Amino acid sequence: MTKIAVLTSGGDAPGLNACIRAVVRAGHYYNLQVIGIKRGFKGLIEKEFVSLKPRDVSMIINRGGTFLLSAREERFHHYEYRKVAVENLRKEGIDALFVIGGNGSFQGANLLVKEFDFPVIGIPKTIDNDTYGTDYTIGFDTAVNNAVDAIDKIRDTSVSHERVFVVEVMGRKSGFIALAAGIASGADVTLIPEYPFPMHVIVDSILQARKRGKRFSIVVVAEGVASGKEIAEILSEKLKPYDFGGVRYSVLGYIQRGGTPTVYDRIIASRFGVFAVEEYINGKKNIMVALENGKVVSKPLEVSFGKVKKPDLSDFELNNILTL
Ligand SMILES: Nc1ncnc2c1ncn2[C@@H]1O[C@H](COP(=O)(O)OP(=O)(O)O)[C@@H](O)[C@H]1O
Ligand SMILES: O=P(O)(O)OC[C@H]1O[C@](O)(COP(=O)(O)O)[C@@H](O)[C@@H]1O
Ligand SMILES: [Mg+2]
Repeated sequence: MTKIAVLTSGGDAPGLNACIRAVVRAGHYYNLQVIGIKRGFKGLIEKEFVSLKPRDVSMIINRGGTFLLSAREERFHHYEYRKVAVENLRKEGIDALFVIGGNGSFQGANLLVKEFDFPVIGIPKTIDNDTYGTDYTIGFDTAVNNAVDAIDKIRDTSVSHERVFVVEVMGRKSGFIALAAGIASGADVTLIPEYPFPMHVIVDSILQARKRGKRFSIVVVAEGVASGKEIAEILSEKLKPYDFGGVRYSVLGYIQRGGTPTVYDRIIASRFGVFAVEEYINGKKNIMVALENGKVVSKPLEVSFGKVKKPDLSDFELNNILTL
């Protein structure tokens, strides 16, 4: 009987459980044995393998996090540990490894193909949505919804005290969350690492808005640009001459990454998981599944490397129009 293994790697993202469930159930539907690997590549090195049957993934579609646990594992950067990982997979009789991960995990997985000819299938997840080659990664929709929920609440204080609020959202290298949250929450200014602009432009936007009669301002900043604290301090200094209600900041942090996955994330995670298994059944390997123009497709895993996925510039401009 063919045996597949599944793991989650890198930062957790809402919808991972729904995806594991889909891989396990589709695997059994197509008469495959399914093994779960705990703690991502760490569990691969330490052989933390568990058998997964359809009933083992009951009651998890609605849960955030990953019941298989996740990790960032430094040792996987070294050949000797990747060798141990593949030996463990082969000893267990595993025929293919399904990696639910981001761009980093895909690079690690691809080395198993290159160095040991071990078949892998990548399923893209990350709240950052920055994996090249797919329009969408599991977890992004929930993260943006979480951020917007929080900004809606912050706006109450911002309006009541006529204050400037800086809200720091996640995205170490990427502005997808910031941009989407900025549009959906009506932020005055959105700062993202992909399209930087100088501080005086931000100050100007706030001043112009006040001139137009707007008495509060929300600035959304991706953590990859600067911390909310830093931006708030600079704004505080620059806006001193004006009679504003002060500048405050909030760091949304990990609340963005947790909690119940949205319907969209559950459905995409389910589609990705089932499609990944079906592609494998049909003889494909060393691929990633991806969303492209609303359709789930597969492409070579390597497509995701070496290129940076950038937010649409038109979305960035849209935000400027909407702040009028
Ligand atoms: N270039 C690489 N070579 C080997 N393993 C890697 C590489 N990049 C990442 N990994 C492995 O994948 C794990 C997750 O990567 P990371 O970039 O943190 O998350 P994500 O997959 O979500 O982007 C790392 O902790 C490491 O074990
Ligand atoms: O969990 P950590 O190590 O603090 O990582 C924080 C980073 O992880 C993320 O939440 C998501 O990263 P990945 O999904 O690529 O692993 C980033 O937005 C954030 O910068
Ligand atoms: Mg990443």
